[in-house]
Amino acid sequence: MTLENLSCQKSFGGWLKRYRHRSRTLACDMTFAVYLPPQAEQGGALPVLYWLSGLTCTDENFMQKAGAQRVAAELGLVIVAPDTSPRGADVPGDPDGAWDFGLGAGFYLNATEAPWSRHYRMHDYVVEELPALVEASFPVSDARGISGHSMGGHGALVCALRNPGRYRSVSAFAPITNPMNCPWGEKAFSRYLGEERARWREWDASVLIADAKERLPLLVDQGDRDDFLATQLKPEALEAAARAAGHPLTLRTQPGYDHSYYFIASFIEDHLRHHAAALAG
Ligand SMILES: N[C@@H](CCC(=O)N[C@@H](CSC=O)C(=O)NCC(=O)O)C(=O)O
Repeated sequence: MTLENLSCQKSFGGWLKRYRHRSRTLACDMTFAVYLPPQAEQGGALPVLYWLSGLTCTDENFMQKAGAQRVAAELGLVIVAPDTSPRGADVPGDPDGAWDFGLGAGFYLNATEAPWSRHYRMHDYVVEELPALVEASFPVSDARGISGHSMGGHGALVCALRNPGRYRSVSAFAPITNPMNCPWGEKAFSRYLGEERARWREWDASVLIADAKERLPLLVDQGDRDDFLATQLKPEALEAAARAAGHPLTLRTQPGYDHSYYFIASFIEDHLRHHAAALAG
């Protein structure tokens, strides 16, 4: 596996780097960002937090806007941010050029329907191929946490719920909680997975939680001034599903906050400390 370094910036004593590589899973070139705290130069293997961004994002949004590097440097936490979909000239996007499907909107699932199924396999990329690459290339351990925002917050929940033992910690900011029952999810799932709604259930966090094989505690922050709250995100669906399943959920409603990275930047420190504590064990 060859990694091509695209950029390198010193940040809080560590290094923010971007890489391109050929993805077998996605059948295209992919770019990801990694923050290596200062402890990465001292030997030893560090825990890793995988961050999944939301609709329209690339690997760059989180690293540029969340302000995570200072605390990650203090905690000795590596952060890896992949892109949000496959990319490239032969990767199909939304036929209408919309921003909520296709490029930048891979929904962290494995598509089953043509033409999407050839490239749109972000679940396997994020859960398997990327960690294998990261663990072979950087001084990291197999202590993995996962977090994300909106589409990526849901992706983090689903990656953890579908893969018991793979992650030691999980959290989300303003996640889509029940994509089977919101416009973003219905549009994406009907195309990526086909019209048969029964097949959508294996990619919906509020459904998966009922039969989860592992009860990893969920930390979720949600702003109450989020424009997408009532129509797309519906935290009450996750809350009800967690309660019914007896799954530990800390759902914090943050007054006055919207859906933006200003919200994420306000609470990222709490999430990083939550992950670092779990990953240290
Ligand atoms: N059309 C708008 C809205 C897109 C948007 O709000 N994207 C969010 C994620 S939404 C759910 O997955 C986002 O993170 N945007 C990037 C950012 O840096 O804020 C648009 O194109 O901005």
